[in-house]
Amino acid sequence: MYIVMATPECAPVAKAGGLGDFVHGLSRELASHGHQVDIILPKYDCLRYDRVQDMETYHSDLWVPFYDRAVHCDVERGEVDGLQCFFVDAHSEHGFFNRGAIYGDADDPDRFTFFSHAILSFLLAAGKRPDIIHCNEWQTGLVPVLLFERYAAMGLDRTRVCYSLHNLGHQGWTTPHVLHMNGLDAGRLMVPDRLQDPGNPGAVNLMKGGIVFSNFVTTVSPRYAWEIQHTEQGMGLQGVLRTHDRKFGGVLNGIDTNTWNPATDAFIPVPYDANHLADKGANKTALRNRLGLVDAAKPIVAVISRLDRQKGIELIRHGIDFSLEQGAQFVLLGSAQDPAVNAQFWEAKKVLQESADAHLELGYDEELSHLIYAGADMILIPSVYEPCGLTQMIAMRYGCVPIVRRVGGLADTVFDANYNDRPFEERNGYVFDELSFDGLESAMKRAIGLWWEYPDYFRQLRLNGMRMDNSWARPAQDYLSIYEHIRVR
Ligand SMILES: Nc1ncnc2c1ncn2[C@@H]1O[C@H](COP(=O)(O)OP(=O)(O)O[C@H]2O[C@H](CO)[C@@H](O)[C@H](O)[C@H]2O)[C@@H](O)[C@H]1O
Repeated sequence: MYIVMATPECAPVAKAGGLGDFVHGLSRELASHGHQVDIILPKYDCLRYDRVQDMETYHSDLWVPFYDRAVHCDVERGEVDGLQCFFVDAHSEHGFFNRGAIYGDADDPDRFTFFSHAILSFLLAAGKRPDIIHCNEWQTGLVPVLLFERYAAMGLDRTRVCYSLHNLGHQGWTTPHVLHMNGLDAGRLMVPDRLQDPGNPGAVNLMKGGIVFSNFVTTVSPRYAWEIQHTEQGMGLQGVLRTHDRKFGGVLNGIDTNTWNPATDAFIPVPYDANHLADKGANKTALRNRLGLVDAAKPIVAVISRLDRQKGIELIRHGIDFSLEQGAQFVLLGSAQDPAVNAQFWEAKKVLQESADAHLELGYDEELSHLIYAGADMILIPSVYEPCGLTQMIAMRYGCVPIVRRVGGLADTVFDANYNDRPFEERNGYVFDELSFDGLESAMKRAIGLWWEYPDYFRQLRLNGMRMDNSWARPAQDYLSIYEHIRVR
């Protein structure tokens, strides 16, 4: 099968969070089964060019419609971890992809609907006729709309769209100008059963457009699929998702087990696996040395996260104090887009400046994240909502025990050590329900207490997590079944 991944992110070249991992991991698994996978993403100025091999111009005469004119683009081809990637380089006066960051500008709806349009123009012009375009997030929500409204009639009539929702907190709310910009008929599309936002009749909702016009819609865990249809986690799209229930389902994400493998990880000083768990200790020492923490007989609690409201910022901050109170050390690697949240964490960092037991690293650092997974004993994920969550799965692979709130994909992957009807070998972490300091403390206390008092039992929990299969093997089969189900034969 020929599959095109339409995406604003792909690890490790353009990654702001879990979407980058999703595209990279799923694509590699699909390609390993012999399918042709092309990834199309913007040619950002902030791409990790050092991770792209053999970049060369592939198509130099692409003209993408933009209001009543067209913008000239080049498409470069390069390889990322053996995956074929196409990078759209737009030569417009807006510098759409030259902003020093992937997201965060007021004109993001213009930037990414332009990108969506460029994907279809490129496929058409380059004679590519994929069976499936797999779109992701609101940034590519306009692809199925443009395909249905315009590009099917121009030659892409055999292409079908699978659309994945990774986070309903960002739906691409904007004004109808993006429809004019892309040559679409606002009169036809700004109606309740098409792109009109359910809560604001004057607004375009790009994610809703993606849901309505795609052949199949997925989200990244079964539990989140239920939550967004039946609770306020749908953030206004509950009704739309229920209407389209017959083409909607949850597929639990996997992780790329080559990238995230403590036995072969080039970013950690001492490799280890479940049979050599004692070697994890040397990585703990290396982590302490790197971050200036004292080397003492204490557990390390870690957070690796985008510092977004979604992730439970207040509980993360409380987790710092509570870890120290319980005699543990605390390490945070976090990046905040919101200046207020950023300032809050810089303040906390200043307060902890002299501490030999806590370190906050503010920013994005892929290499350091590997060392933290390898060196820490526990990872804290107190999310307000969590579509899937990859950090708990990565942490478990590194023998780091997750402490999570029971929401979304966290509920589907972490099973409490004490309160669970599963057999012991399937229990792998600590879970709490209530979004409160008490809720958080109840789980942290049990986890840290176990580390201090029952080290053998704690070791067993680590091993249970390390032995779980969270690879892409099964989810990739689920996606292939979906592609088979919708493709034109
Ligand atoms: N400061 C930092 N430095 C280095 N690395 C960092 C980092 N902060 C985060 N990371 C890394 O980014 C990834 C985060 O993955 P998540 O799935 O937890 O989050 P995210 O909310 O971005 O993704 C959204 O999409 C994914 C994919 O579908 C869903 O799992 C998730 O629930 C949804 O919110 C992990 O690989 C983590 O190691």
